[in-house]
Amino acid sequence: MLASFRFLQPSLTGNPWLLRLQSLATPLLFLLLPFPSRSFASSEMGKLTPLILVHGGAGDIPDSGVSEKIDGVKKAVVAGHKVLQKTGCVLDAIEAAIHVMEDLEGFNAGRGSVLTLTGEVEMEASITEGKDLNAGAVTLAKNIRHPISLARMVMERTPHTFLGGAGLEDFIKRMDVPRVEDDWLVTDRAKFALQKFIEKGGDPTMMEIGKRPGDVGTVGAVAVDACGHVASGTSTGGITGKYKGRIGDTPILGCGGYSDDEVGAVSTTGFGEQIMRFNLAGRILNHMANGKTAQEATELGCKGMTERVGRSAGAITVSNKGDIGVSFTSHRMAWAYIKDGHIHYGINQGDHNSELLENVL
Ligand SMILES: NC(=O)C[C@H](N)C(=O)O
Repeated sequence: MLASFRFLQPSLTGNPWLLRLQSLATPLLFLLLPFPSRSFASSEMGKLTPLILVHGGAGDIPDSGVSEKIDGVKKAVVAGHKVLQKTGCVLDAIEAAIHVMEDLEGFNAGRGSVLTLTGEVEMEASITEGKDLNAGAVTLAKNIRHPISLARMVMERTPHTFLGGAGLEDFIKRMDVPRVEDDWLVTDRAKFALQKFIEKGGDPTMMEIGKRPGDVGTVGAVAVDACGHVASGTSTGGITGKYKGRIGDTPILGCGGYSDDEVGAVSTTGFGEQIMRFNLAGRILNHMANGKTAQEATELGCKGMTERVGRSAGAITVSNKGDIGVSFTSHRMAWAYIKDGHIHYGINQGDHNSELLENVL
């Protein structure tokens, strides 16, 4: 199967016109580099302690949902941390952490995804890797348990970066990815949220995420390994009452997430239309490339978006040196990371709790 996908990659060798185009395009690519280029030697990085940081979605999480969200992000970060310690691979760690939240119905990703106006689940995900600026993304994914893994498969097993719709269906079939039934994916909470949305009517992009129970919980993770290689992943059901076929920020590179080993990695959450228009993940990394710390850059990005285009957002960031940024302009966002034998977590503005990891395991 793999071989047949590789076979699909067009060959540039031998075609003089394509070779000419390639030689013209190479200098152009340098002009398009997103961040100011810094010379970067991995020896400069020294040995870092690998780290994973997760979020469980920005929004107006009701008091009744707080403990479920905190438990979920803690579970997710522990799963990701264990994989990171075992394999040292940032992509494996991110996938493992996101799998946990995609399976929990308290999060708007995988099982528990919110519904379109037509009552369907259309999921989106992206995964990005800072070493080679590699990435994979999927949109309008249906009846899939782990959209984040599908995004990784697009990155690793196709010549493309982004698949959606009918082409994604073909890919799922060719790759023999197991399907899950709507009965499993669609939860009562998601149905209730849609019912409330329809009763009230209006614009799905206007009401604060979380005002309808079951609404909040896009999930994401960022990680750095011992050599300063970074990666990010984000997975979502989108927003309640969205049009069928609506594509949000989550699978769009530089919006729902981005990674560059020269700077760091970001995963975002919040109002997708505004995040896309503002290019939130890319802007946060640009702030870091211009000398801001991960925390300063994440705050500047989220606040900057809310001030400039309105609505709320949240983001988690890790730098290539293992510095952390967590910020949100929504009422709440659950987050967690593990460092120096402690699990650190929070959900309210200004929260920072920590517990001994051995008490959580
Ligand atoms: N809750 C979210 O983060 C929603 C997601 N950003 C979207 O608009 O699709």
